[in-house]
Amino acid sequence: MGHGSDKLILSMDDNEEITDEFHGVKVWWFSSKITRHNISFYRLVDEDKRYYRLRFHRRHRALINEAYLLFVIQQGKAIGVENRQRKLYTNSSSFDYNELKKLDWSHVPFEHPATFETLAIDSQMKSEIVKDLVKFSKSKEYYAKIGKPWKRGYLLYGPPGTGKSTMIAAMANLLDYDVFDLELTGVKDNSMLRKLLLNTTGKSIIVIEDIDCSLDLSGKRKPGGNQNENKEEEEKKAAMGGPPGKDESKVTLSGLLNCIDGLWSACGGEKVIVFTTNHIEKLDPALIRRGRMDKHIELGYCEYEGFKVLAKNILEWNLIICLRLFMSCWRRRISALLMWLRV
Ligand SMILES: Nc1ncnc2c1ncn2[C@@H]1O[C@H](COP(=O)(O)OP(=O)(O)OP(=O)(O)O)[C@@H](O)[C@H]1O
Repeated sequence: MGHGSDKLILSMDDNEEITDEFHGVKVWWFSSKITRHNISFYRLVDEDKRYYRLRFHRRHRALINEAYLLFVIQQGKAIGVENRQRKLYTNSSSFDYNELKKLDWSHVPFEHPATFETLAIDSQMKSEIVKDLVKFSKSKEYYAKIGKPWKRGYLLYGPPGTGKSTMIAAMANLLDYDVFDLELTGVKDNSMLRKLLLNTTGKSIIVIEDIDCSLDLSGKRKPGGNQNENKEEEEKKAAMGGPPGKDESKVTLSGLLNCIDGLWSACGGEKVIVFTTNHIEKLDPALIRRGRMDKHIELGYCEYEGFKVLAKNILEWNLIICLRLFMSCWRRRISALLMWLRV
């Protein structure tokens, strides 16, 4: 079984041969290994390199080279994606003792149980979001056709505790994506931000929570003011407050915009970018304009539709307990009545 998965994984043993058929053509896969003797830390270490040999008739060479091998690679990738355990990444750095290097992202298994069924929001809004996400995940050709990177931005806003983080978990569970929770205050500068985003994988949701609190992204630009004025203001601020502290993040609004939307954003496959905020009015319009944040979703306090979902989620379980209590009460009453009758 795969780690954290309930699916069975079959593999080939050394020196085993299996037969496959593709468009009526038979091929044979043979697994083997080469053992190399390496010297590491003054010790002789045996290292096995496993490989597969593929055998087929030479008249099928074109079919195998052009179609079959591509098919095998695509199937392998699809099975890998299906069997993988999804992860929740965070940019607090960690150290990989196997590879002896510092990692930009550390991760834990993603196990949040939220789904769109359990999310207490307006049902029409819910089905719209689900439709939009599913459509996005199947639109590789569409994005290629219109010449846009395969990514979609969501802005979730509303008062605290109204389900923004829960919706992100539901999105990840719906699409079967990993989640990269980006803590902007821990990012040193724009090039570090670029590096982090380049190290994210496809099929992922990149989340910046409470973006209004992460950095003073709004203060870098004044509504109606020009860039020179803003620069002067920044310089004045720096002069008054002295140079930025050692640990202070130097990520700028333009750095963030470039990473989300610039040339770098096209690397690494399909991505959903989600910002959450309690104060949409504090955000720079450039950051949340349509096209960058394609969908703006307001999550407010629970209304009738949402309450119905919550009641269903919680009371379905409680109903069984109520029924049991009810039954046990009646059982006791009936036995008391019988005792009384006997007396
Ligand atoms: N619409 C909702 N449907 C289901 N559960 C909800 C909903 N809104 C809030 N909750 C529950 O309330 C708790 C807080 O929700 P959550 O953390 O998602 O809110 P938030 O909007 O991200 O809050 P904050 O802005 O403070 O980060 C969670 O335990 C979640 O289960």
